[in-house]
Amino acid sequence: MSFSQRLHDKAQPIWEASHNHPFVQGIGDGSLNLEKFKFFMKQDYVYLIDYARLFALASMKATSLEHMSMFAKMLDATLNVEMDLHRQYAAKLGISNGELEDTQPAPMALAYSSYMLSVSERGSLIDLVTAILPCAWSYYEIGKKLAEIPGAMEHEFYGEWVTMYQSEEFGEIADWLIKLIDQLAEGLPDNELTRLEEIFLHTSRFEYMFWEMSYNEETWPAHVR
Ligand SMILES: Cc1ncc(CO)c(N)n1
Repeated sequence: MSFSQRLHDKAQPIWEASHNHPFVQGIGDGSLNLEKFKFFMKQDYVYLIDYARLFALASMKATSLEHMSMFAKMLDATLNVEMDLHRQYAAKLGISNGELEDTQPAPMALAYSSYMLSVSERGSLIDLVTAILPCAWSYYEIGKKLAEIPGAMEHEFYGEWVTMYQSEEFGEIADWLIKLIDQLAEGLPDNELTRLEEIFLHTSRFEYMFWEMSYNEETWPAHVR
């Protein structure tokens, strides 16, 4: 079994919980309260700023020009394609780019980004790839599953979100990271693979908590904001 398959199997119950989360199901069937989606898009925007930084760090840690260049492409795709979707949604909702950028990260969003940055700054390239893989891979899986729901991609508001994350372009990022992690894991001892597995499970759990945070619009208590 490949290391990526081992990771996927181990994290499956967590990913299943994310897919079945009412926030995700609400995007698929169009029933999600728009205020919750607005909260999510603002939090996700600031999350993506740090996520993009991780691709820049990955390019720095990469040892081949081919990998450096691929991470640079992912940096560009995150900053100028994926975040553009957020800016378009925000504009429709009367939220300016400045407001998006000034969003105060909610506790769980800050914890997730800080965990990924900490693991990635301290570790090697495979630590970083392991930490960021659930982000791209689970969203691609969720996008493809939601796209199977009749009308999900045509929904007047959530259709663009589903269309984006089920797209081949988005899936190429996940597919390339999956191939890379299997390359980087070649020959590593099992105790090292088990250590990396825990990182993958942590960011898979954070993915679930990001849906939970968005559904409950969790922010800092008013008196400590
Ligand atoms: C929280 C989160 N996870 C994954 C993705 C996919 O890029 C995203 N946009 N936001």
